[in-house]
Order: sequence, then structure tokens, then C-alpha cells
Amino acid sequence: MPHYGDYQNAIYGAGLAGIVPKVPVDFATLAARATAAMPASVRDYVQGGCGDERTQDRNAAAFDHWGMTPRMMVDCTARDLSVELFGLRLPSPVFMAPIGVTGLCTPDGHGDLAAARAAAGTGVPLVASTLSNDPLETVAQAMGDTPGFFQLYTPKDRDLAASLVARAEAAGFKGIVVTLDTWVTGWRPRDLNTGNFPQLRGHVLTNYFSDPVFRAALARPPEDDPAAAIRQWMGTFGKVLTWDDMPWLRSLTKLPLILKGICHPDDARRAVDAGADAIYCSNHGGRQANGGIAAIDMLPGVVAAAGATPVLFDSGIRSGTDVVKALALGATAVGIGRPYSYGLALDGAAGCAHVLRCLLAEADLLMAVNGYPTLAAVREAGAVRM
Ligand SMILES: Cc1cc2nc3c(=O)[nH]c(=O)nc-3n(C[C@H](O)[C@H](O)[C@H](O)COP(=O)(O)O)c2cc1C
Ligand SMILES: O=C(O)C(=O)c1ccccc1
Repeated sequence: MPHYGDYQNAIYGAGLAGIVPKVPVDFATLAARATAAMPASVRDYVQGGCGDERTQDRNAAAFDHWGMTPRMMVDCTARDLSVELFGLRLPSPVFMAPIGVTGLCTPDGHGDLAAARAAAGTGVPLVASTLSNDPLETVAQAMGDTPGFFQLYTPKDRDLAASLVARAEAAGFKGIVVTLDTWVTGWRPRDLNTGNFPQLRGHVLTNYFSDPVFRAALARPPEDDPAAAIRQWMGTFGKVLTWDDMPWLRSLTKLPLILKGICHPDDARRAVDAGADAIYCSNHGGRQANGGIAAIDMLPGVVAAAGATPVLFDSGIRSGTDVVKALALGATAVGIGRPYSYGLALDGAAGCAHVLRCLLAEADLLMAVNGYPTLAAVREAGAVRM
């Protein structure tokens, strides 16, 4: 059985022929190279976060105070990183978190399709954002046999919400991720200092502009009057959701419903009681609220409260080691955010796939060295706060 760790051998093998990776294998070098290559407006939007970005920085730094203990004399020659989620057998516990400006991360403006192709090539699911440069139907198609999930920014117009979810279902997405933490945009100094908000310039609104319900409410089609279409988007983006909306959200789809942005154990319990199929513990990478606890430090409480309900996690994952730590702390699956957008920026679908393969290789080799042959063993071993 091939292992994700074999990617390391492939890199060393290529090195014998004088070929080195086009995209760096570590986050620090990757981020430096990618942010230098991106247009300033995209770089600031992707790299930036809320306020002075201390929560964002803490998300990544907090992994340092969680440590794992190796176990010896365990046969780890075969490792199994596969995981079952909603009846799907995924080859690894890693997925791509929704990133609304993925489209802009490649110079051709089709970064969403590039990410979808990376999903197809690696088997790593993509959670496709509502904010996309290509319609969700095309993105779904580009994912091939790899399952995808659709992230919903719930519009104020309930018919539009229903239409987006119905389209996602028809396109073959395997679950709906409802993001709870972004009905309004957090305070983002990098973008404010340059007066730049990509959506207001008409970027990544294709899922709205292509939607029959959205179009029916316009006097003229978006192609003829983009300014009016953008105004309509501003008007409908960001419904304030409360627990009272759960029956309505549930009624929109038979697909698994995943609530993204849950950090408090009481909210996790409430979500389970209200019929959520999974909890998605995340603080949006520190982009929405500053002054918060690092997301990884909130994960154990959420996992305990969720009981048997799966918990997805993102915010601050920068390496395969971080992936294993999140799994050790109880995550069922782990979302990669900014790192894959940097891979896209440097080498499109290939760069994105490379970033994912590096994360998986590092995770797999860590499991091999630490004596954890399965994800169950990882979870059993746990991680301690240092
Ligand atoms: C540029 C950018 C755009 C994002 N857009 C969305 C989005 O459209 N929907 C969503 O639910 N989360 C969005 N997120 C949040 C990510 O899904 C994820 O929670 C976050 O990136 C995790 O933090 P990390 O990238 O620092 O690991 C976005 C994040 C970034 C960096
Ligand atoms: O940039 C983001 O993180 C994001 O998800 C978003 C999307 C729309 C409006 C504001 C923020």
C-alpha cells in the first residue's frame, strides 16, 4: 500500500536528477515566496486578519504548547490515515477549508477550478466557498471522484439560500457547511488601509450572478449592470442566524449539515441538539474576531461536548505535525486554510496539490516515527499541554 510519506522519497529521488521542489515544503518559506508573488491586494486579503492579528498569530503559535509522546516497539510499517465521515470513506483526515478568494489566487482568476483539480488529484476534499469566481457546478465537476462540500454564506433572501443549497445538492456536493461567524466582516486593517474589499469590486460573486433567484430580483442582468448586481449582493449577504433558524436550515437539505465557527462547548451541545451532523470548530483563522483564544486550545472542550458527533477543525494548521496534534486532540478531520492558497499562487493546481502532499507526508511520517499506525492510535495517544 502506498503511503503519503512516500512523497519524501519522490522529492529525494528527483533531487538525484538535480530537480528541487518548485514550491517550498515548509510553511515559512512557502508563505514568503507566495506573498512576494501575489498581487498586493490579494496578498493583503489572504494573509491579513482582524485587528492587530494577535488571535491569528496565536492560532499558529499555540500548537507549540501541545506535545506528543512517541511510542516504541509498535509495528508502523503500514499506516492507515483513512477516515469515515458521513458514510464516506476519505483517504485522509485532511480537507481544504473554504477560502472565498481562491479564484484570485491564480493569475488567471480560476483558482477555484485549480483547487478543485488539486482535490481530484490528491483525494483531499474541497469545501467550496459560496464566494467563487467559477460557478459551483463547474467547481464540483472539476473535483472528479473526490467528494466536495459546499460552504454556505446564508443570504438574507431565504429563497436565494434555498436555491444555492439546491444547486449544491444537484451538483453532487456531499454536505453543506454553514458558516456562522461572518454575517458581518471583522475589522481588517490591512484591507482598510488600502481601501480594498474584493467583493465590492465584483470579484468572487459568480454563484450569485449565476443564480436564477438572484437574477430574477435584478432589473437588468449582472452582465449589463454589474454595479447594481454588486449592490444587490451587499444587500443580501450576511443573514444573522440564531438557533431559531436551525429548523429552517435543516429543512433546506437532506445532506449532512455542518456548523462552522463553533468554539464554545455549550454551542457545540446546542448544535448537536438542534440536529447538526457535524461541528466545525474554527475561529475563521483570526480574520473575524481579534482578542480570542487560539482555536486549537478550544478544540478539546468542543470535542468533549460534541460527544459522538464528528468535529472538524481549522485555524492555524501550518504543518503535518499540526494536523496530527489536532487529531490527537479529538478532531475527526482537519482543514487546511492559507497554506493551500499559497500553493495555488506559486504553481496553480500542481502547487496546491504539492502543499497538500507535503502536509500529508509529514503527518504520515510523524505517525510512523511516533508509533501511531492509525488515527485511533493518534487519538488514544493524545497531546499534552506543555
Ligand atoms: C482569504 C480567506 C478567505 C476565506 N473565506 C472564507 C469563506 O468564504 N468561507 C468560510 O467559511 N471561511 C472562509 N475563510 C476561513 C477559512 O475557511 C478557515 O477558517 C481559515 O482560513 C483557517 O485559518 P488558517 O488559514 O490561518 O489556517 C477564509 C480564509 C481566508 C484566509
Ligand atoms: O474573508 C473572509 O474570511 C470571508 O470569509 C468573508 C467573506 C465575505 C465577507 C466577509 C468576509
